[in-house]
Amino acid sequence: MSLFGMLVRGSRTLFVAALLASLACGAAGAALVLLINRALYASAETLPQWLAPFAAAALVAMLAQVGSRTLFAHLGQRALGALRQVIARAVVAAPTRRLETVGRARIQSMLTDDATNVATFCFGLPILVTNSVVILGALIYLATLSPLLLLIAVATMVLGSAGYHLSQRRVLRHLGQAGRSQDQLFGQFEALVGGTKELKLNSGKARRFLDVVLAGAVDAVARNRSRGMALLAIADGWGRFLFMAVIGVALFARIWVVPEHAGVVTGYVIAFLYVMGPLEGVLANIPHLNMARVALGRINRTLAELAPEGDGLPAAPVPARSEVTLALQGVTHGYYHERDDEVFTLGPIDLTLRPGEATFLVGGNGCGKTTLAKLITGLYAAEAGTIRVDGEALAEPGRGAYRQMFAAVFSDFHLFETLLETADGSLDARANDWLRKLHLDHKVTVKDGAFSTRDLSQGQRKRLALVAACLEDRPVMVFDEWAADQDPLFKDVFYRDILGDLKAQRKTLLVITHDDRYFPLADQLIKLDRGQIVERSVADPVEPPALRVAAGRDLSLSPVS
Ligand SMILES: Nc1ncnc2c1ncn2[C@@H]1O[C@H](COP(=O)(O)OP(=O)(O)OP(=O)(O)O)[C@@H](O)[C@H]1O
Repeated sequence: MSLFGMLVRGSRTLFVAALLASLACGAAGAALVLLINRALYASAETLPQWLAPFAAAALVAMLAQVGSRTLFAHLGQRALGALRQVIARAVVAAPTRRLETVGRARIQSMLTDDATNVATFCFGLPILVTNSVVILGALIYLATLSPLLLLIAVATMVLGSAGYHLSQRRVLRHLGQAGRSQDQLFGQFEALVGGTKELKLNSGKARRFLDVVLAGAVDAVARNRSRGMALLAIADGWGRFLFMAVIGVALFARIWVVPEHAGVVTGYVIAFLYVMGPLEGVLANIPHLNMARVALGRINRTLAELAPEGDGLPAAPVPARSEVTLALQGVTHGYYHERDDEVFTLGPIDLTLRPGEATFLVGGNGCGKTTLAKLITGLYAAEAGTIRVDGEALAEPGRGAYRQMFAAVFSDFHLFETLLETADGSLDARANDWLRKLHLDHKVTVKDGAFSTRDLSQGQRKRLALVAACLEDRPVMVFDEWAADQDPLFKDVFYRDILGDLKAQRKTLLVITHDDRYFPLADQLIKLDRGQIVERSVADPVEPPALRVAAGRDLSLSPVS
């Protein structure tokens, strides 16, 4: 993706119109330089003939400027919107593991600061184009006045831009560093918003966070940006100094170089002074151009890191299955922990999940339950082994479609404002039915697919997430410690009624839980320890609630009252 491509994307005609308007504005500006000079030296009789061209050029300059700025502002907004869409789609299509590695802060900073920097450049583009044309026009005019003076002017501009080029690499390095610091700053913003309660309860902690952690992150961004800007300011000052030097040469050339052409020198100085404004416009926009280049470079690199390998969203809707048997054979997944140079390995796992059955996945913190759930749901790719769907081995490129078989409530679930389901006329009724089952009908209603409120307790919000998952009506459902923050009464409703209902609907259920009181309700109980299945029990087919040990040691089960 290039800056130019971002602007032109989907609106070539508009871009050409904006460019033409900028060129017209620049040409009218250059014509004004010529006309002012002609009018200045015109005799009283010839002066009126310059009035109409002057007025016309001024009018064209004004109209073209309004047109080009409006069109480029529109293009800039469109480019910003398109860029954010591209990033959002890449995020949704990216493999979960890559998203976790890239981190939320970098994605946030890409969607906000980086995207805005790219758009800011779009607003500055008409100024760059228009002013460049004015400068070019003025140079042509200077050539007609005196080729020697033009040569001096061009040599000055080359020297001036050499200053920019020399500082460019260091400027880009500082701006790139500022971008990386900005990712860390966004991480601290998240901590600030998410940790307000902890900070309010401990003023010492709040001060250290504000004065050391946050201030450090703010400083790092400011320091790098300031260094970049200071280098640009030096290059800018150098350019301006050379500009004045040229005017000085022209003024004093009257004495040495072209003593007999005082009028030429005056015209030259006036043209040069007129060009000063456009030149400042160009110089002022160069930092934006640099920041946009750095921002777009960061966006491109992050998108490349996120790029899916045939694992994106399925293009077409995936045909629904009513019931599914999943079998994992020798499936593994590892996390490399750089700091300790250690790998946490889950598996190899052999496991079968059947329709109408609830498999409880249990074990201590950090033993790999959520990782296994992410593998089963296709959020993580298996590094080894096979997953079979109704006996058929899953091919890696089919993982996007495979994931569509699942509805899940993870422990770090997100509750969207609306259900995001296709409205079929019965959606609200079905949703309100579930709200009744989950004892939430007195608090929340669903109208036009949207919850009336999400301002609820954590346990109640989790119930809403369960409503959303059940409405998806997928053949496999995963609950990651769903009942952990439910009251004892509702735990009972969940394990007995809701799971019972879903089993009766022939759903394949995976329930991650620490509620040992309800273990005997499982049809299959799997215990993990350090990434390995250490115990496995299955329900007695004659007396379903009781579990018998299928492998390994017996699980300590408390009776269900
Ligand atoms: N995003 C991650 N990056 C690196 N390592 C991770 C990541 N998530 C988990 N791990 C590692 O994998 C191990 C298993 O984590 P997992 O979340 O699967 O455990 P869990 O059994 O679900 O724990 P809990 O009961 O606390 O939710 C952890 O001990 C940790 O070392």
